[in-house]
Amino acid sequence: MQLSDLQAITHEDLLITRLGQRTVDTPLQDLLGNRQESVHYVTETDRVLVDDTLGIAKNRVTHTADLPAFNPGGPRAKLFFDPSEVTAAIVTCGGLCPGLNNVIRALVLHLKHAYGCRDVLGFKNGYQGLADGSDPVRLTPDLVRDIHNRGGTILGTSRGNQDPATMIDTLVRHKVDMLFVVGGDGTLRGAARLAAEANRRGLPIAVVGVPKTIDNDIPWIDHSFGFQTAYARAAESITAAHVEASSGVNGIGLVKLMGRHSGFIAAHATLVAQGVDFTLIPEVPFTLDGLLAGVRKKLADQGHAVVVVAEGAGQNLLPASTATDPSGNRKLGDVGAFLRGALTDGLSDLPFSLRYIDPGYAIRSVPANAFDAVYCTRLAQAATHAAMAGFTSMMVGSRRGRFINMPIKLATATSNHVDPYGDLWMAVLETTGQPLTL
Ligand SMILES: Nc1ncnc2c1ncn2[C@@H]1O[C@H](COP(=O)(O)OP(=O)(O)O)[C@@H](O)[C@H]1O
Ligand SMILES: O=P(O)(O)OC[C@H]1O[C@](O)(COP(=O)(O)O)[C@@H](O)[C@@H]1O
Ligand SMILES: [Mg+2]
Repeated sequence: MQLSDLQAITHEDLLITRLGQRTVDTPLQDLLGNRQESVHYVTETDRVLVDDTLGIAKNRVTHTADLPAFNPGGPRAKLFFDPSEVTAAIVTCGGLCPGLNNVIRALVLHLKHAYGCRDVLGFKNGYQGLADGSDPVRLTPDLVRDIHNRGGTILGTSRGNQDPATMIDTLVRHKVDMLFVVGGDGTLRGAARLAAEANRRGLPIAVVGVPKTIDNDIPWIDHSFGFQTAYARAAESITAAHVEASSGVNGIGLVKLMGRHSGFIAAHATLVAQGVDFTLIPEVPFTLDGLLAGVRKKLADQGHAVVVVAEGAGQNLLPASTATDPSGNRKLGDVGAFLRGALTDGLSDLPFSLRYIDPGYAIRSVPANAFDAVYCTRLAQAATHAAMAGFTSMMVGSRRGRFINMPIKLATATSNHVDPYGDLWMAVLETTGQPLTL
């Protein structure tokens, strides 16, 4: 997120689409009755400020009459839907991510137990299950009881475009009132098209997103769910590489981590594991000569070197490709294999041993850790509250620790990247000791 993104935001960007008037009393009245405004809770009429520094906020006041702010997440006293008549549905899309089953479980339990919804359906295999005529599964509290301890998604997932009109036909056929889409940037773009198609037909179907991705590339929110679990697992591979490298003669540990266009996993895993000498991310270009000289110096100074590379880093050094995956995401060149070859060739005058570790899918197929488990539950509850209120084409998330409702349009307008001039990258540079540019 750049300052220019913040400055470009308008009040219009922050407005949540509503299906209609809210006239139904919430069944959560007992829970809500005694709540008082505090630093932990704002009522639905309050707003969560976009900015968090006085300088930026003041600057904005000179330009606008009001401070731009997000619609706060949380339960509403009056609902658009009558929960006892609601059929809800869930779909999980895109790459796997720790916590998918936690979100499914929390959605089902919250919808059924807190709100007393009639039915919760699960469409199988991502958007494909909304388009291929297959029957959804009926999700009951019994069915989802133990799923939060497992990685993956019990609903299955997929990549690949589907026709929004066909998917809306499916929702209509199954009398779905609200659809929870659990996915990343691509999924959210698909969700916006679904909401637009429902709106075009005058159908009161709420489409609410829950931000999933290990890459943490969804903007405006503190982080997506699953990200922390993924980088914790990635750090274990770095530690292994460090042990191997520091136990060999001129040992080099090379670790490739996921992260297509955003280097958050590599940056955070570096800070967790420590002992990394060079962290390479998509946002910060490097040269092969710079890296080779750096590794050579580390071997001379300390007898080993550890390099962590995000999969999207150094793509300019690899043959260009226009190939895409079924969702339209560009297929990347294998920077890990490239660096393994380049280090082996470039240091051939030295005795050294190179150990290459690519944990690959292992970092995203694990169950959610404690932190993500809490976040998944709270996101699912926030999503349920939002859908019941009749909000649509929106995503839930936490921003500076507060839950917010955000238009999908805003969530997909930009991407979250490691800021090469920001605190996180500075912390990485301070930890690795690598030069500003390689
Ligand atoms: N621009 C888009 N419009 C509509 N659907 C999209 C768009 N981009 C991706 N999708 C669909 O969303 C689903 C997940 O997208 P993908 O990019 O694979 O994962 P993620 O949601 O994790 O980014 C796929 O079924 C894909 O076809
Ligand atoms: O091989 P797959 O399953 O297509 O996914 C690989 C990609 O999925 C990710 O793990 C996450 O991407 P999404 O959040 O877009 O699904 C990337 O880090 C990685 O490049
Ligand atoms: Mg994506």
